Amino acid sequence: MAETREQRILEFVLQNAVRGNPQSVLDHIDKYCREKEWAMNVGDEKGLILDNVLQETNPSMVLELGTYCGYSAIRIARLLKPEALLLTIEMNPAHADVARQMIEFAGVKDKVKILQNSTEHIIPKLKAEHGVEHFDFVFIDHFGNRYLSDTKLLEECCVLRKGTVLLADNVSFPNSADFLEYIRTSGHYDCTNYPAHLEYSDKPDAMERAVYRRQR
Ligand SMILES: O=C(NCCCCCn1ccnc1)c1cc(-c2ccc(F)cc2)cc(O)c1O
Ligand SMILES: [Mg+2]
Repeated sequence: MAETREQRILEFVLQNAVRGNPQSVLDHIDKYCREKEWAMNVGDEKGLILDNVLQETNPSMVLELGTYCGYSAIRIARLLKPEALLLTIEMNPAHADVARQMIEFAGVKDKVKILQNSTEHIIPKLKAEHGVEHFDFVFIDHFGNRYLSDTKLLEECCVLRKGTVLLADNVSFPNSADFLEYIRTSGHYDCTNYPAHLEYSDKPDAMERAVYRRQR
């Protein structure tokens, strides 16, 4: 029996899902986390909202804050066009290690680059060290109390452009209230709220789309 929940999820996928098939990996993570052990993947209901907003955007460069086991990275990567790339930031080394194996098993490792450090450490280095010009799409799914500071950091580091789409998970929870207030009142974003439920649960949750207006 693997010692951490994340390792048990990975083990279930490696033993039951179809290698190289991203949908099979997503379905097995959802099955395990619904039937055996809850985990904080974006899940199937909110995952469909992510799919739809992502496909409307048709991005070339995507950033994710909070990789966890790689569920949303696989969800995003499976929909990216041939030359498109996803950079995903995870500060927890054990989670990053599980995600790396999950992403590789799903067959999408050529489209995903995992950066293992804190967001505030990496975001200022994206242009100089990772050749980023701008992101077309940013999925925000890390600590709610960092959503606002990291959004402002992305603005200051000039990696957003007019039309960049931010999509934030878990905005129904109190710890992202300052972020919601800012994107809805700053005048720099056009916002849309998507009511949903917490992954694998009937508790209310929501996602918020924020399209960056200011010329960069
Ligand atoms: O904490 C979450 N995510 C951040 C994980 C750590 C990010 C680490 N990191 C990566 C980069 N920089 C920092 C999260 C929590 C919950 C939740 C909801 C209800 C509940 F009762 C328990 C938990 C649901 C989610 O959907 C979540 O995403
Ligand atoms: Mg989340």
